[in-house]
Amino acid sequence: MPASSRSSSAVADGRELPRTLLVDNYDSYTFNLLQLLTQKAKQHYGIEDADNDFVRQKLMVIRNDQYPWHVVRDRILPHVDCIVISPGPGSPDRQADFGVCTELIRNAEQAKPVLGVCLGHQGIALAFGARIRRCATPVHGQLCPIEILSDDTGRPGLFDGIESGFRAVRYHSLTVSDDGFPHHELQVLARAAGSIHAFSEHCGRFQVPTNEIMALKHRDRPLYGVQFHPESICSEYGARIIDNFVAITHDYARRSDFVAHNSGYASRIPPEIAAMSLLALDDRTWHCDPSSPPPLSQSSLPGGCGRFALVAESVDLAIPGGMDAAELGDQLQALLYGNDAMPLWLDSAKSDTPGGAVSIMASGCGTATVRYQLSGRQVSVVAFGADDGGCGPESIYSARLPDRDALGNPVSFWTWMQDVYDQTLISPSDAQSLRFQCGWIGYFAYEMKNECVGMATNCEAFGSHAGVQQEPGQRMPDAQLTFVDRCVVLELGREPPRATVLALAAHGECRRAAPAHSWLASLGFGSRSLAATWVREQSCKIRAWLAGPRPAGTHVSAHPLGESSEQMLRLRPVLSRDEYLDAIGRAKQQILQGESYEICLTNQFRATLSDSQAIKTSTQMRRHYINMRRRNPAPYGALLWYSDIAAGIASCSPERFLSIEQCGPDDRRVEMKPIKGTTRRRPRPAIGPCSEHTHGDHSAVCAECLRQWEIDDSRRASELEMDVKERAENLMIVDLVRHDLNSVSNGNPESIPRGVYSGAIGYLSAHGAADFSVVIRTAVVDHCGTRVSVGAGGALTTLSDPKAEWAEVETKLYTIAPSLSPTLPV
Ligand SMILES: C=C(O[C@@H]1C=C(C(=O)O)C=C[C@H]1O)C(=O)O
Ligand SMILES: NC(=O)CC[C@H](N)C(=O)O
Repeated sequence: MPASSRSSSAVADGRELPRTLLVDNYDSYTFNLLQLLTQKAKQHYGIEDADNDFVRQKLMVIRNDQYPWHVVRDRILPHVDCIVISPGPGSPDRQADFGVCTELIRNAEQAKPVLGVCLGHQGIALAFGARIRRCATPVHGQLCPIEILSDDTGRPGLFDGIESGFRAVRYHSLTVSDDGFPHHELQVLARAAGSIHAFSEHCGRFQVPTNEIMALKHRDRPLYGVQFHPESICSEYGARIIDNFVAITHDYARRSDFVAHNSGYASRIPPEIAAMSLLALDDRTWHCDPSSPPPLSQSSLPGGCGRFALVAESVDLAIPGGMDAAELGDQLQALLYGNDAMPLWLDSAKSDTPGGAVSIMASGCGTATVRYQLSGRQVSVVAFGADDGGCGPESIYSARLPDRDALGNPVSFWTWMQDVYDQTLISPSDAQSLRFQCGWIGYFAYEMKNECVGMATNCEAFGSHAGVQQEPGQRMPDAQLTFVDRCVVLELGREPPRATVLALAAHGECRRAAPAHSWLASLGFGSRSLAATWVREQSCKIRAWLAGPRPAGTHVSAHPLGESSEQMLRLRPVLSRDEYLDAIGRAKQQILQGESYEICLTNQFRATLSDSQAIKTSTQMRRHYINMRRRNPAPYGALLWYSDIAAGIASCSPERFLSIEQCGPDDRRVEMKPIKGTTRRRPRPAIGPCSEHTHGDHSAVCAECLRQWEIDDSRRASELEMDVKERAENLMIVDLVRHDLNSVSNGNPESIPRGVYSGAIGYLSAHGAADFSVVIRTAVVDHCGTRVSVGAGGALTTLSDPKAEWAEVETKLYTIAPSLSPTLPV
């Protein structure tokens, strides 16, 4: 039965789910609470699949400052039955942190059941005279037993059916004080038990007992607070607590004359009110202007018929003896693009990549690259000539993005690019079973997050004084995406490995030019036969190479970045060790004040290259990349070179940012796979004789050395796995990613301007899939080939030991620039 046809008193008799207002205090976990509430709704009505319309009739989400209090009170509150107040940064006594939540709690006339989580819980306590103080030991991402105190009222309670001692995750620096607690108005329902981990620079890690207030309720009004996070992935009984809150709401509705007083009471939120919810915004139009009404969507996904059609041919590759899969990728890329002026290579140099290693080889020559500069909102499209014609650039489009489109919708680079991307989709009937099928290859710099959530670039936080800002003009664009209309995709995970040559031809029936982006009409192969010819030529080249004699070994000599004598790159930290340690101190201070759960602090290491050292060509850049890749083969390798600005990226990232897989016409799988916790590994023993174990074979690894190395390696792995700080960091990032996937991705919670480092590199395939890595372990060349920058950093919590954090930065740097930290112990 649709929710709308239920009887108006259904809430009171328990058959109907209450309509819930979730107030977001700008927290990283709010959408995990929404997920709990949505799951409850789906279970209740037996709805399996996401039904957004249904959810929007039952749940609405607003930001704490989205509407003035009188609007919330007069327009929204009459249409909801209960309120959930989210966690959040800061303190509930600050209007800027808590917004309308204070009034929502105090509002006695229109009293509705309230569940406050963490900041929300603290806000309830504060409203009735309790004091909020700093915790003696802040707790972020630790599981803690919760002791339930008796609450025997004979009516539904928040912890009904839950055993005392259940374990829940805590993320807080502030707490409700026992000193001066207003026992006449509020009742403590639960306390922390056991002990938690702490860190001090004098004592290192240690454990302290904990017994802070973990839950409370108002004695007369239906106001409940929990200090822990029921929505965390590791909390027990999260769903049960929500069930109990629903039962409390039903009970309240039954006992009060609430239903009678709400004439016209209906079981769903009316559409005009639901339109005020954040859920009414979709990801195309997600923006950060809380005062304006939700914009209209103008989705323009093409129906079935794409502008381009795909032509493809596959070649099975027998791996030549003595060559591993990664080397095969290197050689094939050298064969096809080794002398290319603008190589674009997304390279799985490690065959255990989730989903099977795939290398994508393409060029920016003979096609167009979209560039975006955040400052000035400038989009430009540059077309490059074919490689043999010198690959000369020509500007074919340039515009400042308007703030709004003709319909009044906000315009961002994302909405602009979405329109362009939609016009390059291929017909589903053309799609192959390949992860990349032509499309767009490039990167988004870290600051592109400002383009989605409207955050100001936070240059001040931790170290702009030390020169973190960059000079305009010379630096890399904030985003570059090259339209790849021809490429070779190498699937290394297959047996035998397979290379597929792909090209986009103009689609016969759908040739009309799109008015907004007529420049797209000039791209791709004009006809299927031209595309087919190119595909054939490339396949023949690969077959001939397989059949013919190949040069032994690889074709480039080793000059590891920063290590070679000819190419002595003196990378210098932007923040010195002492400055970085200070910045760690300031970051930890922010966490102690309740402003953040976890901060990913980063530093940059830079070298200015003299004219003779400058990296001016793709060949030079390729050499650096190959050396990095040899030292540190990674699932997400990348080599991108932009010849006209002599700028490029060499990346050996181990970390997936986000992938979208097309599983069926309406079935897409989204994955984020963050890494937290990094440790140094000893190098794997090399092939050859070993003096220690009288192993003299030149063609094998010493078995004893290998055995010892394996033991050492798994010891390091399990130490990392069991470490309480690393586990907390992981838990936090998992909860954060769940929140992001439940809403829209809002970037990671880090805060220094970083450029390409910490951004994302990857592809948007023409069949609707995407895969992006997190840009770490990466060298960026800009300033016309005269500057190299490498970023490195790590996640910080209150358990972080500053010196260990600096060592972690050195470890990360060492993987790509070994000369910097030659004294590091192995
Ligand atoms: C910031 C970096 O890494 C981030 C932090 C990590 C950590 O704390 O272990 C691991 C991977 C990254 O998401 C970096 O490597 O520079
Ligand atoms: N998770 C939260 O809501 C945290 C609340 C508050 N900022 C604190 O640190 O205690």
